[in-house]
Amino acid sequence: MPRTLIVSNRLPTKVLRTDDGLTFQPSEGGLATGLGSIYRQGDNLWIGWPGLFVQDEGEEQHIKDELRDDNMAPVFLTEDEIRDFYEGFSNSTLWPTFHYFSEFATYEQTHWEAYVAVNQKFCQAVLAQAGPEDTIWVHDYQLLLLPELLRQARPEATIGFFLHIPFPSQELIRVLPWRTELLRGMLGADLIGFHTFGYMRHFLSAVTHLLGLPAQNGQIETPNRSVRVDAFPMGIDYERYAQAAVSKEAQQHEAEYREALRDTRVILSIDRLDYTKGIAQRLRAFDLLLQRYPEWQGQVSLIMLVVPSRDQVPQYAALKEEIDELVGRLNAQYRTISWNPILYFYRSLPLEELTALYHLAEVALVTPMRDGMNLVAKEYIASKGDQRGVLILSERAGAARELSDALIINPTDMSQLAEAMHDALVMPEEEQQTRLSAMQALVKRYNVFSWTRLFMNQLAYTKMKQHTLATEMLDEATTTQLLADFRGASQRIILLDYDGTLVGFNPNPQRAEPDQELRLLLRSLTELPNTRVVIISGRDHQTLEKWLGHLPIDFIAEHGVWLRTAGGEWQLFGQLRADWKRDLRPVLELYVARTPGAFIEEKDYSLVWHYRRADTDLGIERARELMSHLSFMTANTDLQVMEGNKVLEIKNAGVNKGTAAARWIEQYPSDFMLALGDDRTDEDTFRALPPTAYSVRVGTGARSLARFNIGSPAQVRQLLRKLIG
Ligand SMILES: O=P(O)(O)OC[C@H]1O[C@H](O[C@H]2O[C@H](CO)[C@@H](O)[C@H](O)[C@H]2O)[C@H](O)[C@@H](O)[C@@H]1O
Ligand SMILES: O=c1ccn([C@@H]2O[C@H](COP(=O)(O)OP(=O)(O)O)[C@@H](O)[C@H]2O)c(=O)[nH]1
Ligand SMILES: [Mg+2]
Repeated sequence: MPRTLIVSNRLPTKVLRTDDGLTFQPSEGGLATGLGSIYRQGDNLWIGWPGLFVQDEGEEQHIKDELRDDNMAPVFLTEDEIRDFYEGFSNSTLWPTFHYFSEFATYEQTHWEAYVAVNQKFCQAVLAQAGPEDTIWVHDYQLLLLPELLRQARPEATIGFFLHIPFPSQELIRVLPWRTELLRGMLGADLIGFHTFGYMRHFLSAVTHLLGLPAQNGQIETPNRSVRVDAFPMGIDYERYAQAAVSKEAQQHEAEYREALRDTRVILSIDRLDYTKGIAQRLRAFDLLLQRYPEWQGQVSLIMLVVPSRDQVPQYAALKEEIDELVGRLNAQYRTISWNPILYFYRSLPLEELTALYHLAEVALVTPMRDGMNLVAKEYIASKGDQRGVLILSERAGAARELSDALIINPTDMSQLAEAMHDALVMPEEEQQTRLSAMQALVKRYNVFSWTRLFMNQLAYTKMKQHTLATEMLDEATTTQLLADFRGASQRIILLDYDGTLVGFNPNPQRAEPDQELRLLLRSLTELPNTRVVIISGRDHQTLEKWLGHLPIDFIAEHGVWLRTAGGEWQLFGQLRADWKRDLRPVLELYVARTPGAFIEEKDYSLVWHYRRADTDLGIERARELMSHLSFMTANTDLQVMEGNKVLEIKNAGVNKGTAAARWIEQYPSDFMLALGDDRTDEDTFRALPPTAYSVRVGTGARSLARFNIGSPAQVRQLLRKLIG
C-alpha cells in the first residue's frame, strides 16, 4: 500500500527531559495541532524534529522506538543546527521577511549554510523511509529546499509542498540574497499549496519576475516539468474542539474560572509569543477601550495566554519584556481590589483548559499584524456550541478571507480596535448567533480532513496529468532507433525551425544570425543523399535569404507565407492580402508608445508586436489589451491574430507552418520525417505530420503535440551531427 509521508521541521510530539526521564507531549503551533489528526491513519508516517538534543545513542534509540509506535520518525538536530538553521535562517531571516517584518531580518551566510545542510539531512531521512510509490508531503518555510533535493534523488516521486505562513510580495522576496535557490527549492514539488489566493498570486509573481519562468492559470512551466500552484485554506478538526468544549473536564474548568471571575465579562487572546501576532498593540487598544469607555472598568477583563516560543531569538526575548512591562503598567494603573484588568499567562495549556476558555469568553481578540492562517480563530468558533460570542479578527490573518462574519479590523488602527471591542461587548445576542452560525457552518465543512483530502486529490490529479500529457525525452534508445530509421529510409525530410531550435532565443531578433558551426552543419546535412532540409520559420524571407540563402535548402518563411525550394524562386503560399497593414499598424504603434521596450516587426504579409524587452507584467497586461482590441478590429475579416512567445502576430488566416508543412510532405513524399521546433507555432507543424514522423519539441515543460522532447538548441545540433555520422 502506498503511504503518505508528512515532513515538517517539528514533529507533532515533543520530547522533554525531566527529572523522571523522557516525557512525550503534544507540540504547540497550528501545524502540529492541525495535521495531528491525520498522520496516524494506516501506515502513514510523520518525519521531523522531536524538540530536544539527545545525549547519547541509547537515548536516540529509545526515542526512535517510542515514536515508531505512533507513526513518527525523528530527525535529530544538534545545538549548532538549532541555533543557525532554526533560530537563525528559519526564524531570523525567512519568518520576518515572509511576515513583512524585513527590518528584523538578518542575512548571515553561516545561517544559510546551516539551512542547506539541515534540508539535506531531512532529505536523507525521507529517502531512508520513502518507497517509490509513496507520496511525500513537505510542510513549511523551514524546508523550502527539500522538494528540489528530493526531486534530484527521485525524479519520478510524487511531492507536495504546503506553506503555512504568508507568501509576501516579490519585492520582499527579492531582498533575500538566496531568493533564486529558495524559489527553485520549492519548485521541486508537483503541487505547491498556500492558505490564500493572495499568497499564491505573490508566489506566481515572484517566480515569473525572479526566475523568468512562464506561469499561467496556476501552472508554472519549469525546464523539466509543469508545477501546479493552488490555494487550500487550512481547517481544524472541528468536532475535536466542539466536543472538548462541552466535555465534563472542560465544564469543570469553566465553572471554576466563572466562580473566580464572578460577573466580569471576558475578552480572550491566545497566541504563541510572536511579534507578528500584534500582542503589544492589542494591550494598547485595551488601554484605549478603558479610557474611552470608563464604564467597562471593573466590568471587563482581558485573559491573555501567551505560549512560549523561540525565546532564544533576540526579537522574541525583547517582545516578552515589552509585554511583561505593559501588562504590569496597565494592571498597576487600573486594578482594584476586586478586579484584574489583565489576566496574563505565559505558558501553554492542555486542550480541556483551552476550550474551557474559548467557551467562556464573550469576545475573542485575534489581531495579528500578519498571520498565515490563524487556527485559534477557527477553534474559538468551533467551541461555541451555544452560539454566543464575538470574534474580532485582523484583516491580515489568512482566516479573514473565509471568516467574513467576524468583526474585521485593521490591527494597526488602535481606535478601530477599541471600538470593535466595545461593539462586541454590546452586540445583541441575535446578531452574535447569526454571525457565529454562518462561520460555524463554514469551519465545520472546510475542516482539516477536507483540507487534506483536497490537497492529496489535487496532488494525485496533477501527477496523473503530468504522466498522460508528458512528451517523452528523446533518450539514447530512441535516438538509436531514429538513426536506424534514418539510415534505412530511401527518402528523408528534415523540417527545422530556426529561433529557439537551431539558435538560442535572443532578446534582439536581429542578433540571432547563424554562426559558422551552424552553417557547416546545415551544409553537411544537405550533402547527405536523398535528404531534403527545410527551414520552417516565422522570420521574414529577406532575412532568411541573407543568412542562409546560399545553401541548397528549402525555405518556409513568415509562418508559411513565402516558400522556396532549394535553388528556386520565392513564391507566395497563395493569394494573400497586405492592404490591411495600413489600418492596423497605427494600433500597434499606439501599444508601442504605451509599453516601454515593445517594438514592431513588419513582414510582407504580417505585422508582429513584440514585448520580450518590456517589463514582464506590463507586457502581459498590454498584450491582453491589444489582443482584445485586435480581435474587435479583425472580426469578420480573413485575418488572424496569433499569440506566440512574447509576441502577437496579425496575419492572413489559414496560412501557418502546419499548412505549409502539409504541402511539403505531399509534394516530396518521404519514408523518414523529422521535425524540430520550440514554440507554439511549431505545434502546427507537429499536428500536420503523420504519427510515424519523429516530431521533437525543444525545451521541456510545456505541453506539446510532439512525440519527443529535447533539452536545448545545443542538443539539437548534437542530434543533427549524429545524422551526418
Ligand atoms: O515550531 P515553532 O517555531 O515553535 O512554531 C510553531 C509553528 O508556527 C507556525 O504556524 C503557522 O501554521 C499555522 C497552520 O497552518 C497557521 O495557522 C499560522 O498562521 C502559521 O503561523 C509555523 O508555520 C509552524 O511551522 C511552526 O511549527
Ligand atoms: O496553550 C496552548 C495554546 C494554543 N495552542 C494551539 O496552538 C495553535 C496555534 O496555531 P495558530 O495557527 O493560531 O498560530 P501559530 O502558532 O501556528 O502561528 C492552535 O492550534 C492552538 O490550539 C496550544 O496547543 N496550546
Ligand atoms: Mg522557434
